Amino acid sequence: MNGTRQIAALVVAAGRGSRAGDGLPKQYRVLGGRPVLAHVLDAFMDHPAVGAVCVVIDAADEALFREAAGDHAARIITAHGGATRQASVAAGLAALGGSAKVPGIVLVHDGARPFVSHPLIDRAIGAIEAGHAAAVPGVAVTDTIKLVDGGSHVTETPDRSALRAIQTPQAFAFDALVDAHRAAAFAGTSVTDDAGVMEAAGHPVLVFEGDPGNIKLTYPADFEAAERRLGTPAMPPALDDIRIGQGYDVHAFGPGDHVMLGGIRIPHGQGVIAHSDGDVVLHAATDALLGAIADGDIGTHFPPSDPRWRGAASDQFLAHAAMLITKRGGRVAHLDITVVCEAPKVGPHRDAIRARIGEILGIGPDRVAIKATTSEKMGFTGRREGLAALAIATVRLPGA
Ligand SMILES: Nc1ccn([C@@H]2O[C@H](COP(=O)(O)OP(=O)(O)OP(=O)(O)O)[C@@H](O)[C@H]2O)c(=O)n1
Ligand SMILES: C[C@](O)(CO)[C@H](O)COP(=O)(O)O
Repeated sequence: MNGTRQIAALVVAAGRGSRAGDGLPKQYRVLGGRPVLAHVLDAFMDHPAVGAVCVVIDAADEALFREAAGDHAARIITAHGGATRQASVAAGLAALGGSAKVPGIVLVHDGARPFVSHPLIDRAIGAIEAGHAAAVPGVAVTDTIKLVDGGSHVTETPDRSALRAIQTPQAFAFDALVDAHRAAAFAGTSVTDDAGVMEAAGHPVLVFEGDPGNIKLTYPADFEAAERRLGTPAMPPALDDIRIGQGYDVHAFGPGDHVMLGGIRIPHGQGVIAHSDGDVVLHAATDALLGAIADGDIGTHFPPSDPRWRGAASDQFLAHAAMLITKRGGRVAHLDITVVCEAPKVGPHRDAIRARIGEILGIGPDRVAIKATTSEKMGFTGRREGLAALAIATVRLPGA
């Protein structure tokens, strides 16, 4: 490959993975000891012809994304996704279009396809460099495909030899795809892949040889198959090593107009004095998780002396601790948190905090308890000098 056009990868990872069952959105679940998205990012970040990578994420998943991207994060352009895959791709195209070096070629890839390989990426790029405006990988189908009507009666049996199951990465001339997406949005055209967007705009789409191993993780069984492929033992060990961890954090009030509690911004007449965003709930919860796996404390992993954590959103600290547990094959069973302060009132925000912590950890809010108390006007919390939080975590690890 000796083209001169900048090549960008656009990875869509803003979906909720509802068909994959409970837990974190599928692109952040652990596969072979690492988040699914980390496998995808390695493939594109390590490819010598790919000059830029844009990942489209859900606004609520910033912490999970940073955890999955690891050292790659600083070199990745991010955008926030929309309600559909198509809207998420459009958001990524807008981000790439506004970047310092607008690409000539874009490879759109699902964040849920972790087995994308360099030969497949080479074929995608090669097709566009050969002069096509749109090229997508396809594999022959092995089942007979039928068209059915609303009553599930067969209306047609297409010739199987002409059918292809289409995968990603789908490769396009950047400007042509941007225009086609704009036209589709204007016309209200809704399709399930970007080839469809180009087809609607009248572009021919080339199908090149896909890779049967390049599966899209969609259902729980896909994860089991993917783990088997990576050699993970079929029967996971029982999670019967039950650990309890505790955490405590305190911050003094200072100038400001809100406090962060459990990832929720709560209006208040004061802020807190802190290196990060000073979220005592998330800090105590993070320490409780780290305590349960006896892996240091929040300061060990995120030293206050490191300028990267100045003003940082604390959800990434909790996501990191949760990932350490997941990497050990474990699971957070429960978090019980108590906030101590005279004000602000925590009760009205309890459910939002439980939901947000559940979202960060990939567990239901029924596994997160938030309690609050004053200290009866005694001590530093009673004098309204600051606020504190205590957390107890129950963690299940694989038995020895
Ligand atoms: N609004 C959306 C919907 C999907 N995607 C991404 O598009 C890819 C393919 O979509 P799909 O497998 O359908 O993912 P989900 O929408 O997350 O799954 P589900 O339909 O089961 O909820 C995934 O990487 C997903 O994260 C996206 O970026 N934005
Ligand atoms: C883009 C795609 O992966 C090609 O097969 C597919 O169309 C995505 O569909 P989904 O329902 O959004 O997973």
